[in-house]
Amino acid sequence: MKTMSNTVRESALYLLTRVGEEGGFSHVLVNREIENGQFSSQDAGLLTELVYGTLQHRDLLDYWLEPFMKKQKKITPWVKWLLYMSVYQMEMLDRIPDHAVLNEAVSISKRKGHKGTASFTNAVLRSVQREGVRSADEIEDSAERLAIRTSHPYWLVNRWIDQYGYETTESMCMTNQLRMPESIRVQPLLLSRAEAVTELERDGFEVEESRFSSQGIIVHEGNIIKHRLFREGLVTIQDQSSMLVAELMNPEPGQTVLDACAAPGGKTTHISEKMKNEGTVYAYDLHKKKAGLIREKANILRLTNIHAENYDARKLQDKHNNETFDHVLVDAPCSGFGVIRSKPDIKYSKKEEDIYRLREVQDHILDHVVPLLKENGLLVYSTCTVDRHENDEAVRDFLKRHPAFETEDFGDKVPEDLQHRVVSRVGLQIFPQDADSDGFFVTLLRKKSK
Ligand SMILES: C[S@@+](CC[C@H](N)C(=O)[O-])C[C@H]1O[C@@H](n2cnc3c(N)ncnc32)[C@H](O)[C@@H]1O
Repeated sequence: MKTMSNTVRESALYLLTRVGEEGGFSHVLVNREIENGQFSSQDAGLLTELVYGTLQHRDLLDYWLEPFMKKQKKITPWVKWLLYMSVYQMEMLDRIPDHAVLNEAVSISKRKGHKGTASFTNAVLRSVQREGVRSADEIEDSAERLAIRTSHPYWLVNRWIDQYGYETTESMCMTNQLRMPESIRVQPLLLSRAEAVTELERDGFEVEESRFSSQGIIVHEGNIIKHRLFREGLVTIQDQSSMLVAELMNPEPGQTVLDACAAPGGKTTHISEKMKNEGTVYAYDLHKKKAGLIREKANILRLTNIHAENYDARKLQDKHNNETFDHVLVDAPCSGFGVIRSKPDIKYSKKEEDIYRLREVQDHILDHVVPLLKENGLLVYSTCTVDRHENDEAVRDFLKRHPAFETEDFGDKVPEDLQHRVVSRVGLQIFPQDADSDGFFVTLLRKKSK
């Protein structure tokens, strides 16, 4: 008989196989499945836990399972993911008894495969239950041990150790395995942060004011998507570190601002709010569909000073005259290693060569928007990654190519406990372990007057 928990596990297995084998985005697919699946909030919680947890620990689960699967020459992808998901529950979740995990895995195997699949699943999981899993402590090489323990690619762990040292890397990898509380931004033209906090607390939410932005709130407990404040466009979901961008740019009402890589519009709308919905924010993104997302977000938040369009940031000189903008934001396409906590699939999909390919795009975009900025204007460069090549090195090289620019000192404008993360005046590198936020890089480049 098919039970509800079977349905949740089958959905989780379907999503894991899709993300793991075909490269889908976990956060998009999980949200869509929950919206379409009519799950209770408890089942939605289990589905999220199973997908994110299994993905986050994929390499460790594989290391644990390897001795038990040695004899099997070829394993069908969904069977492999079913075993990962089952061992994840047996070894890492306390609340589900092993026999329940085992029974459900065997019944899914029977339904999706055949008798042989079911007996293979049964045999592997019973052996895991009987013998226990091996410890990653046996791995001699410290980088490899850290990579397996925290399921990060070996090359990435080595790269981070070279760039930031072992301790910072270890702390980053461990933090990437932990769930992060969501943060939201209040639309200040419609509601004050104090009012939002009062209403959320009244409705049983556990919240905390963000140190990154006077509009930010951290949601420790409670589902914001179902709350009136979110549904009525009075708050929007945004990572705290991303809120620093508009805070540091600090645009004024009536100014003209360019957001060159803007979708889905998190920072565009924050900039517009800072400008009190006066003046214009020109928001571009390469993809037409994505430009639509910016308009959607602006509508939801009732912001009307945003002009969103699909356009290649490397061609914006065809569209705008030189020295048009008071401020320019390049929130560049990047490798995204700062957001592994909320998007674990990034660990497995991005390759080292992507970093170099993306850096070329970042340089092109930066070089191209430079003439569009007015004298004394600010160019804000940010990425949601942790990598020197895309961050501080990119800024150093930019300054060499563009002597008309200098970095602006903004150390005193970031939370006190993060000030030591300013990389020798080149920019601020936030690591995921620093605050309840994504890893992020931001810098301010001032165009000097001639
Ligand atoms: C980090 S995301 C931007 C996030 C956005 N600023 C926000 O806060 O919501 C980078 C964006 O750059 C876009 N992009 C990539 N190459 C581009 C290009 N050549 N011109 C314009 N946009 C580009 C991507 O489609 C992606 O949406």
